[in-house]
Amino acid sequence: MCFACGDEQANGLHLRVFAAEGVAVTAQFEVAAAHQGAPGLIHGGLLTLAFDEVMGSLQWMMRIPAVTGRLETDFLRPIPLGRTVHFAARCRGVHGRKLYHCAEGRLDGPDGEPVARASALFVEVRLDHFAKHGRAEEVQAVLDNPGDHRTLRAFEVNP
Ligand SMILES: CCCCCCCC(=O)SCCNC(=O)CCNC(=O)[C@H](O)C(C)(C)COP(=O)(O)OP(=O)(O)OC[C@H]1O[C@@H](n2cnc3c(N)ncnc32)[C@H](O)[C@@H]1OP(=O)(O)O
Repeated sequence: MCFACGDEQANGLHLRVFAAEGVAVTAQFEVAAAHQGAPGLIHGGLLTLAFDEVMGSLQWMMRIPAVTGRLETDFLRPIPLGRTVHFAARCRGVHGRKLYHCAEGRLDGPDGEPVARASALFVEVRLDHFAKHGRAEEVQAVLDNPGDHRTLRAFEVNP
């Protein structure tokens, strides 16, 4: 039940991620009232969360389990509630266990005004990273129904 992409999260971001050309994805995020920071504006931390999720999705395409080691966001323009942020993210390169990603967000359309940029270092981990560090009941739920999790993370191509 991921806060960024899970349907069951009432106030979550409900992000949908799509495969793009090359090692790249796109996604959209409708900024709801629950995502407010300053009056009428998105909370910057939630925008960073969206970048984390979108760039993190690249690992499913690359089939490399990885976690966020470092994430930097440039907030270029204020983003009002009720608008949609369109994201595009891609892998810039891989060095050993380190995956270097970058992303940008544009307002109301893929060619809209650029409102934010981010770059991140993800670090490849063994799958037992999640089993070892996660709370037992959630880990067990995934182990009991691995197919559900895989389906959730499948990409829609040319929807
Ligand atoms: C679809 C799914 C979407 C998911 C999106 C959300 C993803 C997330 O938010 S994951 C949750 C947040 N992240 C975490 O919890 C990670 C917590 N941190 C860790 O577990 C560890 O620090 C971990 C795994 C990143 C690295 O630890 P470890 O495996 O011991 O590797 P370590 O040897 O320290 O580092 C490996 C390399 O990465 C580099 N590195 C690690 N962290 C950083 C960092 N913060 N900045 C720069 N470089 C770093 C190291 O310098 C090293 O480089 P080199 O190979 O050149 O020596």
